[in-house]
Amino acid sequence: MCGIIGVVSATPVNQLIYDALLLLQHRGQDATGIVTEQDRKFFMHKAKGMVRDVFRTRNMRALPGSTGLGQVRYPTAGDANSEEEAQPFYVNAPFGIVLVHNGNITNAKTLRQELFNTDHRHTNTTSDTEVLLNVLAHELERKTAGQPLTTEAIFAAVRAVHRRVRGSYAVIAMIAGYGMLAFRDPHGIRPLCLSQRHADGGYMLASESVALEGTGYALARDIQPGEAIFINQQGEISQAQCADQASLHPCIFEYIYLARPDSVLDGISVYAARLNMGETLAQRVLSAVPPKDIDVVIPIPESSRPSAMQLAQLIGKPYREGFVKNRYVGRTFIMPGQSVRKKSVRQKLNAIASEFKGRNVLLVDDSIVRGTTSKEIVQMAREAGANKVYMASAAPPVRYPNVYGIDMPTTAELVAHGRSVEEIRQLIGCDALIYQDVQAMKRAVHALNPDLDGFDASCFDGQYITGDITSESIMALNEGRNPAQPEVNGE
Ligand SMILES: N[C@@H]1O[C@H](COP(=O)(O)O)[C@@H](O)[C@H]1O
Ligand SMILES: N[C@@H](CCC(=O)O)C(=O)O
Ligand SMILES: O=P(O)(O)OP(=O)(O)O
Ligand SMILES: [Mg+2]
Repeated sequence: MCGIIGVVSATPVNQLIYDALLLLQHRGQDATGIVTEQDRKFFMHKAKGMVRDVFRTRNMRALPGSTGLGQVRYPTAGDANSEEEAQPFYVNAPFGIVLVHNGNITNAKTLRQELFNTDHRHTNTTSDTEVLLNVLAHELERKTAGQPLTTEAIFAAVRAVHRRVRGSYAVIAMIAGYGMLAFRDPHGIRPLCLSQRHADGGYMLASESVALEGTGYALARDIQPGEAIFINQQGEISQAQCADQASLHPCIFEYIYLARPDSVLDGISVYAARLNMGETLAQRVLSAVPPKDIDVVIPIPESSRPSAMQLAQLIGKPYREGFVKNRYVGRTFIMPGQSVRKKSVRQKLNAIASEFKGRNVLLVDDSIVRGTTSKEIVQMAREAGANKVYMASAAPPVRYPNVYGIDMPTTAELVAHGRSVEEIRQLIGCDALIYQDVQAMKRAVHALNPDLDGFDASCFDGQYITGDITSESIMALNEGRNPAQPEVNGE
């Protein structure tokens, strides 16, 4: 999962892209980059680190031009430590193309071989994004065949990309001297939205609506699954459906955890989705623990707050802030490597002892994945003097690896894999453990936009929406990952 931005404007875009990236920082903390274009020349700065650290004044000054792209990276393929694999990626032919990508290409290994053997293209990293860019470049080359670029040729190239590439991809690219291209995979797994035309005639594309709103742009619509948009340098926009078969199945984990609650993705408010999940979770809590045995409901900040709040109201118990989050520590789940994630939970959260002392507390988190957070916070609640510690998760047990851009690639690391809820409860050390139900979760979110065809909820139900995922392909995807996987759960 990453955050991506694209802007076509009439005025310089460097500061605007920086501001938009800051609003997407929660989608990726490992690396960031911006590329701008002026007079057919690209200017790029990318490095490992957060937005505020990577772009100094001198770097910003070196990003002229009124069109540009930006990315914040949460690595899900290749080498998380490599500066080279930070985005944007660049190829010099045809025309010169730069590209940013959110998602995960599941047939990258096969495509890399095809690129070398048949297309005679060289890739120099283990990044799946570099593979995707080279497939696009190759198809653009074929569709133009030495002629000037037309919108029809661009859409034909995207059509060919959809036929060759598997997995999840929300993409924004710039073609030097021509304009900006954006497209979304045929299932719309990762989000991408388009702004209304700005007063200066420009447009912004972004992973989440919060990036538009926060920079003075208004949300127009989501890019449809399989659809491509091209905005030329005059600000004229064209669009086409480029997938043979498209269906809208966004990743449900966006609503559970990944996206900001103030974003609206595919017509669904993330905040409203979290409230609804809290509502259905409340019913499960009531059937598992008698209400008289619960004194307070305490969220695990940040992402669980709306669900916990709604749950507390429905079971008629006070909602209290028992853990304070250190605002200077980033999101722990998207940090690379288990040891840093484990250490960061204690750095990030501290208990207010008076909220726990002698009470029966119901802790609510948005999800339990490796069990890193819940194990620590149950212990912290006990250390703070809690009487009984119950734990509820607004998402169902995560039992299957994710291959579409959430970094949980192996079953071995998932606390719920191969364990019953009772076994997980013992491992986490709480007095009762209540999980959301898979169908109830889907219904709760779907109710907010019945036009959706469904969700990719593969990490909960093992149904991979692209239909081509096997245990062998999952193993192949993990080859060459750095930090190396698997990391064993519950330890
Ligand atoms: N997904 C996010 O990371 C935590 C659960 O993961 P884990 O600590 O069980 O791996 C939760 O706090 C949630 O916000
Ligand atoms: N797979 C790409 C994009 C990350 C993502 O969006 O999941 C990378 O690792 O850089
Ligand atoms: O819940 P959050 O958003 O605070 O993130 P994390 O749990 O990954 O620290
Ligand atoms: Mg959390």
